[in-house]
Amino acid sequence: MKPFTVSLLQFKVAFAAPEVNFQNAKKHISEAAKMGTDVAVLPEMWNTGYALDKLEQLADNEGLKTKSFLSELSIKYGINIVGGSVATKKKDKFYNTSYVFDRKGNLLSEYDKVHLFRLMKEDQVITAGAGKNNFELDGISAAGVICYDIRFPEWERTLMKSGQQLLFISAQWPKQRIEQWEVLLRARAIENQAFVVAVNCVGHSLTDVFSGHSLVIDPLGNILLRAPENKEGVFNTRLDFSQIEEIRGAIPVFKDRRSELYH
Ligand SMILES: NC(=O)CCC(=O)C(=O)O
Repeated sequence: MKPFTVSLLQFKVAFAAPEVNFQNAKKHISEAAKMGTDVAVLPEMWNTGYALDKLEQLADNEGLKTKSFLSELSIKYGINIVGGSVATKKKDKFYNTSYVFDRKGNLLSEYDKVHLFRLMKEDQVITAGAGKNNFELDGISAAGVICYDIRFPEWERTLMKSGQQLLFISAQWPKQRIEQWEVLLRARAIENQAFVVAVNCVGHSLTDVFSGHSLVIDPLGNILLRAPENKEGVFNTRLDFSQIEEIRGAIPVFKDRRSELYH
């Protein structure tokens, strides 16, 4: 399999300003496409930021605007897009929703964040999802989660235990816990023997500062790319999946699991 180029779109999410954010997302997606990316990956809640008390006015109704925006850009540039997540309103409830599109603009997956982050009061406004997020990009079996979800290794294992090779994470992870971000992500890569591609935003909300520090980690836990702090940009890495088989053969954790003991 030829190397697969991932582009991390570490951009500034303007608080409660969807129009600004759609423009900025478009600019970064077009930049990634010009660099020859295979997949562009966006951060969490990139349309509104954590403007939770303004979601009635700002959330994307049924995700229609985001879906047509991402679908059009994936067709225009012929690239896959892991669309981070956006605040949506579906029926009468708000969600933190991720959409994934293939190169032809087909929606591959829609995922509502499963674990809601109380420290940012997400649980008071957003409804938790209960569905999985697995999809294939150019024949690569992948999964995606959102930010706080990475603190629940049993969830990533659930999504990764059927041979998935690539885990995407989109986040608004505050600077003050950035060491934990890195440790958690390296552990998710090692235990699942898979590549981890994690995009954090820059910017700030009313209470938090986001410094970026987006990461690409290989299946042994080595850091292939650490995006600079506080810097907007498109950061690229090429992934070589040929090493995964050997790593899983040498230490076969998926074969050695004792799932009958795990309750
Ligand atoms: N947006 C989030 O889910 C933040 C999660 C976080 O900061 C954490 O420490 O966990």
